Amino acid sequence: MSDAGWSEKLLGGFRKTSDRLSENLTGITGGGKLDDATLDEIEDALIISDLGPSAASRIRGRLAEKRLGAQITQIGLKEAVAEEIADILRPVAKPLEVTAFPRPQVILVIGVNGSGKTTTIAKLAHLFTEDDYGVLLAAGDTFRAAAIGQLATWAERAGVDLVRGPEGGDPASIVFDAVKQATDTGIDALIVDTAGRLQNKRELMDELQKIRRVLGRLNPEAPHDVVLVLDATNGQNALSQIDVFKEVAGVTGLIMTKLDGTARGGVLVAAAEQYGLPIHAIGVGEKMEDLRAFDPDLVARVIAGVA
Ligand SMILES: Nc1nc2c(ncn2[C@@H]2O[C@H](COP(=O)(O)OP(=O)(O)OP(=O)(O)O)[C@@H](O)[C@H]2O)c(=O)[nH]1
Repeated sequence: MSDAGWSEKLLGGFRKTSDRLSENLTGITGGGKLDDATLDEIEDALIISDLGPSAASRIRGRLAEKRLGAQITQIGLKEAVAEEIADILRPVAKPLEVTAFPRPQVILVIGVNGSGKTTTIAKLAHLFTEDDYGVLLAAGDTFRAAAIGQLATWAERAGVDLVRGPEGGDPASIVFDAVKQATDTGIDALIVDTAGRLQNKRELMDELQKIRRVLGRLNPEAPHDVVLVLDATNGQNALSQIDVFKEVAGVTGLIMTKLDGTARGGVLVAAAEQYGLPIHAIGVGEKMEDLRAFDPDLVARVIAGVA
């Protein structure tokens, strides 16, 4: 997809989020002057638009610092909010890069079932193969046969190989085989699917730790990335998943999916502000091309409704 095509897709995808924040900010100009009461209203508008109390309070503080008492128009306010959102997103917008030496770079992908994990793995594989990297997938979610089947279908679509085992098989042994295959065949990036059993923290933690031990024996640097996939439609619940997965899995970065078709995209800003974890990419659709690293300035303008 061209950059222009992607911008269009972003605009379309974020439309509901954008409309929501825009609507919530509309009418707030305090008679043209940015006073305390107006700032309170802005802060409330940001909170109810899912940006979270922390980002809302930071944005309020910055606006107060720079513009308290100044004349402000409706569009000027949205522009100012976009600039503050961009400030929050810039430090965390970091594409997932293949830099591991020796290869392969091992990327564990975690997240609850239904978050878009499988689709995201395929989309990442697609992004990497477009950059001419050799990619291998590992079906480490052996808990459900359907998960293995789905990943196999996506692997085929993305044109990459998949290492898989039987339903109920040992994920660590699949990962072991996958690393060996990746090393033998000169693969650059090995992307590992994992089970999303958040309900049973102990089991999940044990399983991930076993995968880590096996990986560590083959390459002390692995896994290089532990990427948590979050579904934006879950709003603030997506944020509590970060807390839990940070504790059980040592998350190194986030990918937020389903930013299309939800009014809750402000949660991207809340995640950036509250956790400061790198946000590698965003998903705005169900197709293979619908995931990309993002331009924080563009996304901020889209969210604030001035793009
Ligand atoms: N609209 C939209 N849908 C998405 C996006 N990413 C994934 N989906 C859809 O979300 C649903 C769940 O995606 P999966 O990739 O199967 O999610 P999973 O986390 O692997 O879930 P399980 O297969 O249940 O383990 C599918 O219908 C996907 O097409 C996205 O960015 N936007």
